[in-house]
Amino acid sequence: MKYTIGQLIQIFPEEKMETKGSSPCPYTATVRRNPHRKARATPFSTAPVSLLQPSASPPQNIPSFPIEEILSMEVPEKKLTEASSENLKVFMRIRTLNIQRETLKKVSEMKKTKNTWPKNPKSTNALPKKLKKSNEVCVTVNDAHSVTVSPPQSLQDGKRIKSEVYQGFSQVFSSEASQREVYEKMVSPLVEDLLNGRSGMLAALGPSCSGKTHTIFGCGRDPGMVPLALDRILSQEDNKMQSQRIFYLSMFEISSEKGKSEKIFDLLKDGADLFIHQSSIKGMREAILYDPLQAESLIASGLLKRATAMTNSNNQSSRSQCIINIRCEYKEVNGEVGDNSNSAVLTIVDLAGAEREKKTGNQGIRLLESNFINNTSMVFGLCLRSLLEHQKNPRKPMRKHFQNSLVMFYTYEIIWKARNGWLQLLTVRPGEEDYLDTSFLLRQASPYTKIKFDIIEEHGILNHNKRPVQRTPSYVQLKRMKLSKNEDPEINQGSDECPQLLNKEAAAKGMKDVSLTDSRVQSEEIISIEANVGNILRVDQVELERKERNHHILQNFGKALWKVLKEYKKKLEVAENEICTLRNCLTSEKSRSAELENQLRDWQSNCCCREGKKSLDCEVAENETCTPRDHITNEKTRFSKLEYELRDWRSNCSSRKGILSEVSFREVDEFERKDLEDHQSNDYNKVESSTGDATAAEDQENTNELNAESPQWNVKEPAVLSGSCSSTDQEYRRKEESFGNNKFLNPIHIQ
Ligand SMILES: Nc1ncnc2c1ncn2[C@@H]1O[C@H](COP(=O)(O)OP(=O)(O)OP(=O)(O)O)[C@@H](O)[C@H]1O
Repeated sequence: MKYTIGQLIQIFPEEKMETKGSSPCPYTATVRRNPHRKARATPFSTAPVSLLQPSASPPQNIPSFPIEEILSMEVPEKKLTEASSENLKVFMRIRTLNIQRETLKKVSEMKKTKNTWPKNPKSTNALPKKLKKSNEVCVTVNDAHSVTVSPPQSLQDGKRIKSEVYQGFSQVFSSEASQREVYEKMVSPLVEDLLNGRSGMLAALGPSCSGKTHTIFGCGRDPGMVPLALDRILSQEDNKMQSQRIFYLSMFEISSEKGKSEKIFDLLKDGADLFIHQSSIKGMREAILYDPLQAESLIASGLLKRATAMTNSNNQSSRSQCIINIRCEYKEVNGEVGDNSNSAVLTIVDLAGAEREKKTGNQGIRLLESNFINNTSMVFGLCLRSLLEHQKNPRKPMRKHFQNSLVMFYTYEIIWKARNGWLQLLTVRPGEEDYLDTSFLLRQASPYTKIKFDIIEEHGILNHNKRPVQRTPSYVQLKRMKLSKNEDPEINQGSDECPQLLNKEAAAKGMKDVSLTDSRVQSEEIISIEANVGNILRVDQVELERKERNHHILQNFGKALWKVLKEYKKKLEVAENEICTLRNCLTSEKSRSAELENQLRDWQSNCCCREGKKSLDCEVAENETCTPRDHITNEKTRFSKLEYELRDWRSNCSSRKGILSEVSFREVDEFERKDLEDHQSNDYNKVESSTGDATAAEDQENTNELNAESPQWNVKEPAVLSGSCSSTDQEYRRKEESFGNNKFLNPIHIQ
């Protein structure tokens, strides 16, 4: 099947656009051999639009959602984490072994010489033997934060007990550590906190005769934590600061009453029984502190009143829990002392040491005391354990153990007040015979290092809010305070008696005489206040609630943000998956298009090969089996060849154009005819052959071109003109037509 250019252009109109310079043929009939086809999509665009949409922007250019960056932003969370990482600080002090020996020796000597109580022949006889035997220590310091407790040889042989390592202590003080060193590392930060308006608490726990009282109070030559703290607090006070704040001291003990109940005894001044009402101590007195010496004398007098007794393990064993409060209060602008809202308290608790009946040899009332002491130690341990358990599982009750002992009931509020300023001191005896006590204490207390304040605090306050303790409103308490100041006649009497009493007591103990000036003596007064502690705690509670609220708001905000980020992350993952799918699609489409291109190239090369061998007409005939696209390609090639020939012919004829533009075509015909006559040539075919078909075709083309360039020229249909033409003209036209047919162009005649 043969196709003319016009036919092919009609069949593939989109291809027609590519054949630039070829004018449409308005005079040929449009024969649509095949139904109109849509333009075939280019290989790259064959993929569905929806799929190809994202490929508009390369996937690698899509910036990833900065989730890491957002999550790494630590605005309030970092602060919370830092605060929550604050653990209970547990210190450990090992007392000197030699002192222990000396103490035990002293006790045994005293019992031999004096008719001292208790008389327990078994235990007294046993002591000297043990003293001779034991030279080993059961506790060795590994580093500043850990110790190893090794069982004595006798226990190792029989029971297969192994050494235990306890670590995580804030600081381990060896038996060589001095009081000053302990103070600097342990109590000094608390004192500085107090001076800066923050509360704190130190509690000493350990078996009897392990050095708790010694560490807390010390002795005249070797002052302990309390005297050193008071010295720091009061000696550093310059005049300016003194005029701004006042320090108060309160000291009381909690002991057993015939082994049945607990009683609170005020150790300041004349001493009086106190009682706890709604977590506040009624009738407790506070002494205003002026200088270290006066403070020391107050402490000394308080210690003299403290319940102590001689046991087989300690010649002056504490029989009560002693609590000391050093309170700092800021004065108001007008010089008056304000309420307790701006006061800070440093609480120091010296617990009585747990005892073993075997060692102490206690009997009767001492045994009852011993039971009370051991019970308090046990409750103390249980309270700390409950904090730990509550921290792990908030459903577990926290407060119940705190109600089993008065000292713990009192310290419960102080714990929340002191919060991060709560230090726990463990004192141990290093002797071989003390292995069981030491091991028991460390096993019980070493988990305390994991207690975190903020977690407990949060839950503690929440629980507290569920069942709020009924308290007296602060303004009522203030009123009571004022009334008690003015009305209590005991205060004034007491203030007069106090220095004499102190001097007497100090003289009796061989301590340094307290030389107080008269003015100081007069001004020294011990103020009775009601519900003092409760009032302080209430104000702190409000502040805590406010902080807790802020904390919750921030926490909720953080949670919401976290949720949003999670959602975004999910969306991002979905989008990334989609991108991956699209990438795969794109790759497959590219490979497919490459295949198609290769195929096309193969076809084209096949066609070109054939084209070289055969003529154009034959090629069309032979390529019937080819696709219409191949036909177009072939036709394009042919057409370009023809165009090239035409361009050559035009360039040859360009010189003639000037002449032809001036004269009419009829004149040209006549001129040619005359020329023919002059050469007496009748055979037109001969003339044509001599001049060549090409010349005639060139002339014709030239004429056509001129005609196209000059639209005013008349162009008529050959059918209309055929009648009026001469025979020579007709022949000439026939030649032109034959030339036109050769070129696949429609004949155009010029009149
Ligand atoms: N580190 C030490 N340096 C010098 N002496 C010490 C040390 N530790 C304790 N002592 C002495 O040991 C004796 C007993 O100490 P202390 O009374 O402090 O023990 P305790 O743990 O308070 O006992 P308890 O619980 O029975 O009251 C005291 O005479 C004390 O002076």
